[in-house]
Order: sequence, then structure tokens, then C-alpha cells
Amino acid sequence: MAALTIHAKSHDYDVLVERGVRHKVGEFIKGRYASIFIITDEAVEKYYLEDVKKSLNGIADVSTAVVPQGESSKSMRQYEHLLNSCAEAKLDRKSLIIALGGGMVGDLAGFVASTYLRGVDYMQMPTTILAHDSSVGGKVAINHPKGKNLIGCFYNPEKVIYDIETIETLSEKEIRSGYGEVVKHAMLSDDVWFNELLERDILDFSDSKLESDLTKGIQVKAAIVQQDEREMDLRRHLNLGHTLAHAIETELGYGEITHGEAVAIGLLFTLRLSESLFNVSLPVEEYLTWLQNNHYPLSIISELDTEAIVERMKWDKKTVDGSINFVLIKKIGDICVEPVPNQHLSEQLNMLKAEVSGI
Ligand SMILES: NC(=O)c1ccc[n+]([C@@H]2O[C@H](COP(=O)([O-])OP(=O)(O)OC[C@H]3O[C@@H](n4cnc5c(N)ncnc54)[C@H](O)[C@@H]3O)[C@@H](O)[C@H]2O)c1
Ligand SMILES: O=C(O)C(=O)C[C@@H](O)[C@H](O)[C@H](O)COP(=O)(O)O
Ligand SMILES: [Zn+2]
Repeated sequence: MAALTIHAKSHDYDVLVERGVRHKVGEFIKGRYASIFIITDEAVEKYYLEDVKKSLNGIADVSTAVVPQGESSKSMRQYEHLLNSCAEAKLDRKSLIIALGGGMVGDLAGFVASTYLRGVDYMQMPTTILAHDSSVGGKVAINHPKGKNLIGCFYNPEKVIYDIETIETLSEKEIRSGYGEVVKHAMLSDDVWFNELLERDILDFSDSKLESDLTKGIQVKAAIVQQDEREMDLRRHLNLGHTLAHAIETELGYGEITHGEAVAIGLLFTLRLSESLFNVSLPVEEYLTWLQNNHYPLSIISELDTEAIVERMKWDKKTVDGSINFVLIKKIGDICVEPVPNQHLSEQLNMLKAEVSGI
């Protein structure tokens, strides 16, 4: 069991990482709330909703809402649907919303919690590898056709209860997706962890390796969000790889590529782009080999229209006055943010497309 307390401006909250902890959720909530509203998706409902409901038996009135699985549910439509469900369930300021699922559910349910009655308490119960990232730090949002997470706010959970036993039912694609954010945290951190990760087949993880990766990822994120909760400066580092990733996700249509796979590709571009700007040598070949060995969908890059992607990148939230600010890397663990001219981004994207189509 690993536990960490995040010191946020609004309140401190604990992140508990433990196998099987979904069966004990009631213990953490007892006596605090009169009613509980669990938001989940269709796939997670099938596996874990009953366990959580059982653990809340006799603790409070429990109602549930189930949204379709997939990124397209992070939408105005599902947001409105959930607000209606909150009203129908007569939730009040002594109610708790539980987000049971991956990052899609966490972002959507968190945004509902942040706006219903101008804010009710919510708890994150992540069930994917990727959600070691999304469940911590309080960014909640839905997507807009123009860009990812364009409608949202910062709203911290009361608690994060992470039952890593739930990861056993994830598909290979979702393990790959989750490791996109794990490798991002390793790049932000140090080359010991990064190099060790590159040695590994991510489908072949042991429980202890997985727990250690997730705990380290959460620690990297926690250290940053505690210093800069609202992304005035340092928190932009957590967006490493995301300017391209979000552009790809939006261009292809939400859900056509997973967020973590897009991030993994965005990180490859970031390494190449950083080399071109700083005259440094980065472990690009090693990272590319790891991506190939683990079957990340690199060929998608060659299908993209370069100018369309550059246009999409302008919707990044770090863009100021039309200038795209990119999170760049000088060496593993040494990160900076700088404006990059559109022309240079186009050239580098074309070069990466050529490189990837040749492998
Ligand atoms: N708020 C943040 O800081 C933050 C950080 C990173 C990512 N995100 C967001 O998170 C989302 C991606 O999260 P995700 O990758 O968890 O996606 P997701 O929530 O869509 O889950 C991926 C798929 O796995 C299924 N699933 C979830 N848990 C399962 C389990 N235990 N067993 C079997 N199937 C399971 C889901 O039904 C879904 O089909 C994106 O919207 C991204 O923008 C937010
Ligand atoms: O927590 C953050 O800050 C991050 O940037 C983490 C990212 O992994 C995550 O995808 C986040 O939702 C992206 O935020 P956005 O502000 O670029 O939408
Ligand atoms: Zn992300």
C-alpha cells in the first residue's frame, strides 16, 4: 500500500494506492455524506460497480449513472445528461460524487462535481494505468470540437482511491495508452527510471514494477501540482508531448486514437524538435525502438496533414497571441517551455513523417 498526501490550495487530499481497496471504500466515507452518486462507464460498470456499491451498503443512499465508454463521452451532451441525473437524484451539498473509471470518467465526473450546485465533493476511483495521472491534480474538463479539454476548471478531489487490482482487466491497448503517461513522467524525472523503462516490454509487467511505476508517476505529478496548481508556469511541464497529442486526437476524431498513444507519439516529436532547437543529442533512437517494440501506432503520423495539425496545435491552451508555446526537453529531467515558429513545426513534422514511413 502506498499513500501520499497532496497539499492543494483548497484542501489536502490523500492518494491511496492499494490492491483490492475498492472493497473498503465505505470505510473512508462513513458518516460524512448522506447520499453518494457514482458515475462510471459501461465497461467499468460491468467489472467493478457492484463491488463498490456493496462496500457502501448501509453507509449512505447510493445512486448511479453510467455513460457510454470512450473519449466521445467527454462531451457537452453527457455533461448535460449527468447534470440532469444529479438533479433527479436530488443531490445536495452534503452529497458525494464518485468517479469510478479511467481518465474519461474522472475528467467528466469531476467537471460535473465542480459545477453542480457550484461545486459538490467528489472522489476519484481510477481504474486505468493512465488514470494515475488524470486522478491527481484537479484538472477536470470536457472536450470541444475545436480542441481537447477546452471547457473545464481546476477542482481537487476529496480523495483518490486507486485499486490497482482493477488494472488486471485492461486491454493491451489501454496498457499501452497508460504507459504513454508513465514514460512522460519518467522523461520529466530522471534517466535512471527512463532507461530502466526502455528496457522493458510493457505488457510483461510484474505487480511490483507496476505499483512502483504508478507511485513514481504520482510523486512526479504531485511535486509539480503542489508548486503550481493552476498552471501559471511549472505545471506546463506536465504537458510534455501534449501539444501534438491533443492536435492528433482532435484531428482524427475523439476516440480514434487513445490519449496515451497520442502522448507517446507527441513525446517522440518533442525529442526530435528539441534536438533541432538546442543542438543536443537525446535518446531518440532508443525511445523509437521502445515504441516499435511495444506496438505504438506510429504509422498514424504519416497519414496526418501537416498544415491541419499545425492549425490544431494553435488551440493548445499554452498558445498566447497565436504563438505556439512548446514544452521542450534539453536532457531527461531538464524541461523548458519556448515559443516555436509554425514554419519550424511544419518542417519537423514533415521530417518525422518521412522518418516513420521508412520504418
Ligand atoms: N485531468 C488530467 O490531469 C488528465 C491527465 C491525463 C489524461 N486525462 C484524460 O484522461 C482521458 C484518458 O483516460 P483513460 O486512458 O483512462 O481513458 P478511459 O477512461 O476512456 O478508459 C479507457 C478504456 O478502458 C476502459 N476501462 C477503464 N477501466 C477499465 C478496467 N479496469 N478494466 C477494463 N476496462 C477498463 C474504459 O471503459 C475505456 O473503454 C482523456 O480524456 C485524457 O484527456 C486527464
Ligand atoms: O495535469 C496536467 O497539468 C497535465 O497536463 C496532465 C496531462 O497528462 C493531461 O492530459 C491534461 O488533461 C492536459 O491538460 P490540458 O490543460 O492540456 O488540457
Ligand atoms: Zn495527458
